[in-house]
Amino acid sequence: MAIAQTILTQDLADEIALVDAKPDKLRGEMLDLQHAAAFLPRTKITASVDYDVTAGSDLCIVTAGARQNPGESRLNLLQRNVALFRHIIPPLAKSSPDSILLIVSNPVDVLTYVAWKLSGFPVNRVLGSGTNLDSSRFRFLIADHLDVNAQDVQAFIVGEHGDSSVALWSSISVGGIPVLSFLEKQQIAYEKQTLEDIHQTVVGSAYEVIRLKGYTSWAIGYSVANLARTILRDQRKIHPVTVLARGFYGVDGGDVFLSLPALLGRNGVVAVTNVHMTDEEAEKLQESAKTILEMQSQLGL
Ligand SMILES: NC(=O)C1=CN([C@@H]2O[C@H](COP(=O)(O)OP(=O)(O)OC[C@H]3O[C@@H](n4cnc5c(N)ncnc54)[C@H](O)[C@@H]3O)[C@@H](O)[C@H]2O)C=CC1
Ligand SMILES: CC(=O)C(=O)O
Repeated sequence: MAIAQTILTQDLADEIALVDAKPDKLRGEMLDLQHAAAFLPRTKITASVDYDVTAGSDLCIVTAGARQNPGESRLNLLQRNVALFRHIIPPLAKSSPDSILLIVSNPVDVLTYVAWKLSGFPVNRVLGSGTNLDSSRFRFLIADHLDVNAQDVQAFIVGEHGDSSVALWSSISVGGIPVLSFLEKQQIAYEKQTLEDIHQTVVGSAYEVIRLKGYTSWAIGYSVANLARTILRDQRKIHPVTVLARGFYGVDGGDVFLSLPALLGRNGVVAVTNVHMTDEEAEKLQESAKTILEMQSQLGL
């Protein structure tokens, strides 16, 4: 609902169709959004437990499924949410055979692979929200540390949207200035531990919010609306999102999906981009890929 409401307020769609398994909750959410019509751009809002309501969609955003209990890892949700995806993805893909599938449910990387398999869509039309959110958390923390605007911080978290994610310190820049080489040139001391602590705070972010308020919502709402804008408006912007990563940065061993900076547009994933990565960062990415592949191999898809 946070994603739907952010898309509405940002005037990104002519029509939004909501689907859920609980008809009363669904109708309640639909009416509550419709009642804001006088304050919003004109958007048709429909809802049904039947996937026919989504027919002919340009973009299908999948958020259904179990969420983490406090302290629970995302990967722990896998079996429950794969079972749901077997019911959700085939009718969704059948109703909108030309759409782009954007997966948000967790564990998002493995479920993006599952959605790709179950939909039969070409790989450019199936992606996951991945570390677009983690990278925003990362940029917020760096910006806070340096007391600058997060929009001026270019920084990527890649790999799993989860505990094995990788922070690409070597490519961070602020206002176009590479941060680490800037600090080194100015002989400003920085502790490797400070950098590690910032990454660990990113990894712990969702756990902390879930412990405090039970779930995460606003940041993922903005993160996915940001992806929807790039896709629906063909903005060809680069986002760290879950894509098929086989063959990039030494990732091999199978069809693994994880986050890499990718150029997005109206056709979905246009290209995976070539960012600078040190050998150590690439090794950590390959380790992250192994973690995801291990989970995928248990699925028999
Ligand atoms: N990738 C990311 O960064 C984020 C992912 N998530 C994930 O999104 C998922 C949903 O989280 P919340 O919205 O907080 O949970 P929620 O419990 O508020 O919503 C889940 C919805 O899925 C619906 N649902 C269950 N089975 C269904 C089915 N077969 N067909 C249609 N709808 C069905 C439920 O009725 C419920 O309304 C979780 O897996 C969570 O971990 C949440 C936040 C961020
Ligand atoms: C729940 C989740 O995956 C997040 O907020 O990062």
